[in-house]
Order: sequence, then C-alpha cells, then structure tokens
Amino acid sequence: MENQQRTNDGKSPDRKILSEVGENGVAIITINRPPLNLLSVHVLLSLKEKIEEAIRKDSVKAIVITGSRGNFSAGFVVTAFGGSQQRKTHRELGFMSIDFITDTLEASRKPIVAAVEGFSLGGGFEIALACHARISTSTSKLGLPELQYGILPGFGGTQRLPRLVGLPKALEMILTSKRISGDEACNMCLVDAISPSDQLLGSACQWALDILECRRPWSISLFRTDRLAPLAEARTLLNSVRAQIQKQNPNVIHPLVCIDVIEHGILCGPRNGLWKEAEALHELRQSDSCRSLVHVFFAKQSTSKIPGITDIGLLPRKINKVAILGGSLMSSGIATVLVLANYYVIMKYIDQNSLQNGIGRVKANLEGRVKEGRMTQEHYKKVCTLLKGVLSYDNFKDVDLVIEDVPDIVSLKQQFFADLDECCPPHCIFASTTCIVNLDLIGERMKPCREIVGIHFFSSPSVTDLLEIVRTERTSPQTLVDLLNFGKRIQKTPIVVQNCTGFAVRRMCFPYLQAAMLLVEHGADAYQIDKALTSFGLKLGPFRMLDQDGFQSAAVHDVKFLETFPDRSYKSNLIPIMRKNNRAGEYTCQGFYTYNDKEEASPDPEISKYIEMARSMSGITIKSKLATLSDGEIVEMILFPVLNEACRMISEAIIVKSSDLDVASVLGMGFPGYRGGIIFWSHSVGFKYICSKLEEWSKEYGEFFKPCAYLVERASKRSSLGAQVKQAKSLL
Ligand SMILES: C[C@H](O)CC(=O)SCCNC(=O)CCNC(=O)[C@H](O)C(C)(C)COP(=O)(O)OP(=O)(O)OC[C@H]1O[C@@H](n2cnc3c(N)ncnc32)[C@H](O)[C@@H]1OP(=O)(O)O
Repeated sequence: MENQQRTNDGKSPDRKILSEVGENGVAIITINRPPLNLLSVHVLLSLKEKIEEAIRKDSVKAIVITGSRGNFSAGFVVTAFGGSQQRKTHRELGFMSIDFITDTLEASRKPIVAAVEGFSLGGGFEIALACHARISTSTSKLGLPELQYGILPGFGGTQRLPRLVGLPKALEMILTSKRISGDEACNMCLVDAISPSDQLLGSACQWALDILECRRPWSISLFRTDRLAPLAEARTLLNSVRAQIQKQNPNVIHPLVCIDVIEHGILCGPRNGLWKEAEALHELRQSDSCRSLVHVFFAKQSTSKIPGITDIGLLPRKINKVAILGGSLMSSGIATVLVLANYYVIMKYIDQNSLQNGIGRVKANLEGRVKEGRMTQEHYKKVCTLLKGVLSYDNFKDVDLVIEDVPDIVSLKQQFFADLDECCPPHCIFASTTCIVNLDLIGERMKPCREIVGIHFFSSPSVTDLLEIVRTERTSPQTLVDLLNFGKRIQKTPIVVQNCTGFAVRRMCFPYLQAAMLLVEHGADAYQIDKALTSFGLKLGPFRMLDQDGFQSAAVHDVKFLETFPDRSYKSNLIPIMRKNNRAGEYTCQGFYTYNDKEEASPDPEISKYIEMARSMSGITIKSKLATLSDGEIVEMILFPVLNEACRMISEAIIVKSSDLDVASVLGMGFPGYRGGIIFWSHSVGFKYICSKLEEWSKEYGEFFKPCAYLVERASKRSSLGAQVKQAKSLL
C-alpha cells in the first residue's frame, strides 16, 4: 500500500481524509472524522484535494470513497445552518456542489464508487449519489434529513435523487426526511449492490474496476433521464404535492422552495437546478425557521445529558427482556415499539381474554407495517417470535425491566408490585406508566431497597417520539442511565422529569386546555380558538386535543390538577355537562366536534347549548372583550399561561434544563418545531411583554393568569429562561 504520510511542506498530513492506493490500483479515500464523519467546508476541500490527487496519479485506476469506523458520513455539521455564522455566500456553497461534487467527483475520468456503511445522511448521502455506483451494507441508513432543519438538500440531492429513483420516491424521501436501509435502497436501485460489512471495500473496489473495464455501467446520476416521468406528469405531481404542503403547513416555505428547485432542474436542466439549489440553501439557512429547527435538534440531543448522572462514568446495563403488565391499548402499543427495537417481550395480564386481545393488537400493528411496505414478511415473523403472552410470573426470573400498565387503582398496583418484588431478579428495573398515581405510594408494599420509576409513552407509543422518564427522590443514577439508553434504543427522545402532577407535557397541556375553557365560557368561539392555534402551528387546537384524548381522561386529570394547584385552576363545568349528554370525545364520535366514519371532524353548532349551560351553572357572564378576540390575541391568551407553567417547572427543577421543555412541547404537545418550542419562542416574544399581559389579564379574569415569581423576576431582569443549549462549534 502506498500511503501518504507527509505533505510537501513537511507538515503532518490532514488526517480528516485518508487516502491509500491498493495493489489493485484502486485509491481508497476515507472520510475520517469518527464517530459520524461529519462534513464541513474544510473536510470537503480536503476530500476534493485527495480525489484530484488520485485522478492525477497514473498508478491509480479507480477510486472508492468510504467513511471510517462503520459510518459513511452523517452529513454536514448542522450548526453551519440557522446560526449567526453566515459568512459563506451561495456562490461558495455552489462552488462545493458544482466545482467539487459535480465537476471534480462526478466528472472524474476514473470511476468512483461509494462504499456505504452505517449512516449516510444529508451531504454525506449526496456525495454517494454523485459517485458512479454505490455498494452498501444491508443495514446502512441513508436519507436526506435537511428539511428537518428548515433547509433543503444542498449538494445536489434535489437534482440527483429524482433522476435515480424517480420523482414520487424522491419527493417522499426528501419531504419526509425518511431514512431507508441499504436493502430498501437496493430495491429501488439507489444502491447497486449489497455487501456484507467485512467485504464492503473489496466489493466496491471490484465494482470500480469493473466499471473501468466496461463490465458495469458508468452512471452519471445528474444526467440520467430514464427514471424521470414526462414533463406534464411531473408538473401535475409537483403541483398536487405543493397544494398538500400548503394545506398542512402554511407557515413554512422551505418544502415549497425545495419543490421549486426540483422543478427548475426538470425544466431548465440539472446544472441550472444545482445553482438554484445553492441559492435556495443560502436563503433558507438564514431563516428563523432554520434557526429554530436547529435549536430543536440540539435540544433533543441534550435531553440525555444530565449533569451528575450521565457524566460520572456509569455505563448502561444491558436490558434484554422486558415484561409488560397489562392488556390495554397502551400495553400493546408499548409492546409493539419494544419488539421492533428487538427486545424480548412478555405481556402478562390477569385474564386470558384481555391478554389475547392485547397480543392480537400487537400482531395487528405489525401486520399494518407489512401492508404499508414498511416491514417484510420475514421480519414480521422474526419479530413475532420475540413476543409472548403469559398469565403467571413463571417467566419473570430473568426479566430486566418491568413496565406496569394496569388501571390506576392504588391497591391493585401495590399488589402487582409486591408480587413482582418476589418474582423478579434484584437488578430488574420497575417502571409504571401511571400519570395519576404517586409513584412513591404504589411501591409501598415492596422491599425498601426497590425503587419505582415512571415511564410515560403518551397515547400512541409508536407515533409519539417522546418518552418521559419520571424520577423520584430514590431513583438511582444507574437506573436513569439504563433508561436513557433504553429510550434511545427504542428511538425515542427521552426527557427526565421529577415526580410531579402531570410531569412535563401534561403540565403544559393543563393551562393550554384550561385557558381555552375560560375563554369559551366568557364568550370566545371554540372553533375560532382551535383555528387560531392550528394556524399558529400547533398540531391540535385545545378542543380537538380534548376530543382526541377523550373526556374521561380529561375529567381525571382535571380533578388531579384542581387538587394539586387549586390556586391557579380554572374550574369549568363544560366537560362534565357534555359527558352527561353522552358526548365524550372522538371515540364516541361526538365531543366538541362530530366525527364521521372516516374520523373527520366537523364543528357542531349544538355545543353552544352546553357552553350556555356551563355558563349559567357557574354564574358567568359574557365579556365582550373576550368574545371579540383576534386570532393573535387568542394565541397569546392560551400560550402565555403555558409559558407561565413552564417557568414554574424550571423554578421547581422539574426538568433538567429549560430546553427540555422545548422538546416536550414540540414532541409531546405538537408545538411547531419551526418556532423552536415554547421557551425558545417566548424569547422572541419577550418576557417583559408576556409578564405584563399576564398581569393585566389576572386583574381582569382571575388568578389563573397570574405570572409566577420566576417569570416576574426574569422579566424584570430581562434575562433568559435558563442556559441555552450548547451547540457544536460551526466548522463552516
Ligand atoms: C448541505 C447538506 O445537504 C446539508 C446536510 O448535510 S444537513 C445534515 C444532515 N445530517 C443529519 O441530519 C444527521 C443528524 N444526526 C443524527 O440524526 C444522529 O446524530 C445520527 C442518527 C446520525 C447518529 O445518532 P447517534 O449514533 O445516536 O449519535 P448522536 O449522539 O446523535 O451524535 C453524536 C454527536 O454528534 C453530534 N452530531 C450528530 N450529527 C450532527 C450534525 N449533523 N451536526 C452537528 N452535530 C452533529 C451530536 O450532537 C452528538 O454530539 P455530542 O456527542 O456532543 O452529544
């Protein structure tokens, strides 16, 4: 092997890109910034230099690009976007995309093959797309996640992907930021062959030599046309996708800009498309949406960094077998998530019927994935072998984690945990999904050395990406480290919260729903309230949220909150009245909305009758000011109380850092990520303004709006709500 050790000026060589030439004449160029081989302008310049050098050398016949230590490249350092470091113009970014990736790499007179393993995302994936062939392991993960950051693929992804896989598939991958496996990529001819990891480099080198010898096609992705549909068909598809995006998300422009760029390339040629892409990237990376979404990325990354817990050298213990106690919808949802993450799961319940139903639901969930093409039949069969239903504790002696999900009856839970205490090994972690019963109370009949943590999955475990881990005074650092790792393995973002009523998400939803009740009982229109909040970007307005959760759950939580926070609870009679009239939310097809058999919601004028009843029961009169609020005022009157509650949680140290509440609000309550989460957004509104509004409303409408001491103090000092998330240093 010929290996470059010194540069011409005698300095140590740049080790970010390694290059060596094998006896077969293939230069292997390795992106070497482990663990993820992230890209920066500097790394790309070094890569360009090494490729040019290999092209120049007579001894080199062909080139393979790969990444070190099992990852190709997870793409560009995202701090390069949305931040204050906006030095580069679109010409310079265009230079990378055109001068390097297109005119050097793709136009190389020697074949270049990508050997893809592990993560190949964003700019990393775009480099692979420009190579003349791609060989991948079956489990590598490929994708273009740029839209998650309010930008668009900036190194030719908008031009090359549609030409390689056709427009419909490319749009799906780009617009959903969906990652696909090497196998899936091979099925759609995005990679040319699959190879086991230990043979990957050998296969890629051979493929490159085969291209050279004309035994394999020399494919230039940018100029392929065979997968592109006729122009009229492409335009129809792009227009329908545009309309869909505008309907679903009218507040953000980056998906539309991305579609324009794709269309431009189809109409005016891919090279023009590349320039348009570079210009668009330059514009978008300076937007507020980009700044907010990059903040959410780093906020999510930092939820699992807990001072004094994750920085004291503890390693997560292995969790192999998990027992779920319960036969509910939630139990089945949790079991589905777990078997998909390759955990061995036993579901236990007291009666055969409920247990069978529970197991049946897990299988139906998995079958649904097969039908949608998200899982192969073979994988389905394998995953099903990980699941077992039991009625006794016989199989519990090697269980590492128990998740209790039985009805919220204290004595029942206490009995279950007393039994578990006898049957499970000492290292087994005991967790409960309850959000109502005090965790300390349900463990009272266990040995004193045992502890119970809360683990909160939200109503649809496979849909919600958030996992609340609830710690008590007794929770050990080791248990937290184990559960944080467990959360990551099941692909959730875990946030650690202190044991308190509602934890983080419910506690923020509480004022969200209560403020809406208060406004509606004083004259505001329920449907205008929902529309104002969804137009602002929330996934669900408060009344749709209540319908979706079901009024039974709302009633239980109301009681709990009224009990815990009587001073700031708004007591409404609306839900109890509607329940008495057989309206209990979406599952009864009637709540604040009515639902048809396609689960579509329609406003129902009937509800004014119940609102009137609630008003007269509480002796409330309509306030003309509240009956004529603008959408903007509604948003403030509903979200400022949410921020107020978030401030209380910060001051009570319920969460580890304030940005955890951004994550909780985005993933748990549907706050728009492009506004950065509740705390990030409130910085842009200004605490002084928020505080003065809350003070004004508390004088007019009561204690519910009273700003908490922490917010008052921050507003008076004009300081922020806790430290901002630390981001990686920009390397652009
Ligand atoms: C021009 C181009 O088109 C634009 C682009 O390329 S945009 C960038 C596209 N790439 C991405 O979005 C990848 C983002 N990263 C991820 O999703 C995940 O890190 C991953 C799935 C790749 C790996 O997950 P995992 O193995 O759990 O590692 P993870 O802990 O997340 O990351 C390791 C470290 O790298 C950092 N990191 C990962 N990707 C990063 C990125 N793109 N930018 C900056 N930092 C990044 C993480 O913050 C973390 O830092 P820390 O050690 O200080 O906490």
